[in-house]
This record gives sequence, C-alpha cells and structure tokens, in this order.
Amino acid sequence: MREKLTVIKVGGKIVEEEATLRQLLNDFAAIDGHKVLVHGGGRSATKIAAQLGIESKMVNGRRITDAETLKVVTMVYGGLVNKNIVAGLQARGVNALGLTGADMNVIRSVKRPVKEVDYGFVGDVEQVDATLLSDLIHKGVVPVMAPLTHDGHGNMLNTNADTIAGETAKALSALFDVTLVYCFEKKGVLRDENDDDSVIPQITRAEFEQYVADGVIQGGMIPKLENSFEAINAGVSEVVITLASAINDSGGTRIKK
Ligand SMILES: Nc1ncnc2c1ncn2[C@@H]1O[C@H](COP(=O)(O)OP(=O)(O)O)[C@@H](O)[C@H]1O
Ligand SMILES: CC(=O)N[C@@H](CCC(=O)OP(=O)(O)O)C(=O)O
Repeated sequence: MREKLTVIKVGGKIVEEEATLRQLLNDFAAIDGHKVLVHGGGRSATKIAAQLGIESKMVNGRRITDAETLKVVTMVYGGLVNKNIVAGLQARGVNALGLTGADMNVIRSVKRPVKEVDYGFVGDVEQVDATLLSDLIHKGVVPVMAPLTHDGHGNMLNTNADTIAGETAKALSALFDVTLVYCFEKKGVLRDENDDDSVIPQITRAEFEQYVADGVIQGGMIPKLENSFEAINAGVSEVVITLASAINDSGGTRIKK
C-alpha cells in the first residue's frame, strides 16, 4: 500500500493576515504524516506593487507579469511570504524547507505563448521533480512551495499557486496516495457566494460547467476547480476545497471524477 501524503494550498487572503496565517500554521503543523504546503500571496504582491507605483492587471485569474512585476513577485513570493511561513513552521517543530521551482530544479516551466493575451513572464509547468520531493519528505523535510518556477535558461516565471499545488499533487501521486486540499476563506464552493451555508458538498465537471454558465462560480474559483478536476483525473486520490480553519475536518466541497 502506498504511503499517504497531504498537499495543502493556501491562498492570498489567509497568508496576508497574521491571525489567519497563525491558525493555518497551527492546523498544518497538526497534520499527521507526509505533507507539502503550497502558498499563494497574490494580494500581498498587489499591495507591495502599488506601494512601488506598479499597477496590477489580472486576466482570467492570472497576473499579467511584466519585467518590473516579475521582480516584485520574486521578492514577495520567494522572499517575504515563503520565509515567514518557513519560520512560522520551524517555530512549531515542523522542519520546513522553502522552495521556488528554481531551487534544485524542482519545477521547470515554459513561458506561456502569446495567444489572445500576452501574460508576460508567466510559466506553464512542464515538469515537477517528484523523486526529489519524495527524497526530501522521507528525510523528514516539509517542502513549502512558492508560486514561482524557472525556465532552465536563467529566468524566473510567475505561476499561479493553484496550478503549482495541482501539478505537484499530480506528480507526487505516482509515488504516494495523495490528498489535495485547497483552503481559502470560505466554507467551500458555494451555491450563493453571499450565503456561507450554501456549500456544494460534491461537484462533477458537468455540474461545474453548468455553474460557470449560470454565473454561480466565477473569478478565482474557476482556475481552482479546473486544477482540481485535472488533478483528480490524473491520479490524485482526493481533492477538497474548504475553509482554511477547517483543513482537519471533513467539510467543504469534494471533487468527483
Ligand atoms: N461559487 C463560489 N463559491 C465560493 N467562492 C467563489 C465562488 N465563485 C467565486 N468565488 C470567489 O473565488 C475566490 C477564491 O479564489 P481566489 O481569490 O483565487 O482565492 P485564493 O487566493 O485563496 O486562491 C473567493 O474569494 C470567492 O470570491
Ligand atoms: C500567474 C499568476 O497569476 N500567479 C499568481 C501567483 C500567486 C497566487 O496564485 O496567489 P493566490 O493563491 O494568493 O491567488 C499571482 O501573481 O497572483
């Protein structure tokens, strides 16, 4: 039987606020067994870019990343956010190691080709080194992955954190029995975004497409669900979208094959 592994993805709103981040780190530290944490930080990047006089532009939930924006996201995701999380986990007895995709070549990507939209320095994941992650994990290390990749030619690329989590979970599912948990500030995928108690307990791809057509699911939830369906169809055992403070409970929305 394969060993179990949990991949937790935590988004911008949770990592930005001290209280919610503290709670998340406590809950993450309490997870038994092998685990990986993937973080975002989009809101922090937008805030710091604004302080530097750089305007942020998002299209389809992805940041248009020009050369100046790439410098900001590299500093914010690879530096500030990643190292705060690593230090917080070390304080909780978790032997965390912060990684961007460039570190030990763990995630190689290719610059997204220009079609209708020029996303700039945004990377599409080509390869995740699951063997390296597995070796680290078996040494007792807990990888903490930033939403940055590299192209192998000396360039960092910005990559959506939901995609990093999905691709990492997919690659690790060749070696482990993987559960992928997307946690954010709501109880799950909601039928009515303004009603916290309208959680959709299970969702199929056909239902998802209908909800998008009806305008029930929109914005950042679309890439999260697209990555979820890709992961469940590529060998990840379980994918859940849930409240950050409930990662150890059984609530939220489960993705059905
Ligand atoms: N049906 C829905 N249920 C829950 N959230 C939704 C729904 N449709 C859109 N959303 C939005 O998706 C957002 C989550 O995506 P995103 O902002 O990218 O989160 P994160 O930074 O945690 O990845 C929520 O904050 C919410 O505003
Ligand atoms: C290409 C792209 O869009 N990258 C994302 C990476 C951060 C992210 O995904 O953060 P959240 O999980 O907090 O949204 C961005 O720069 O916003």
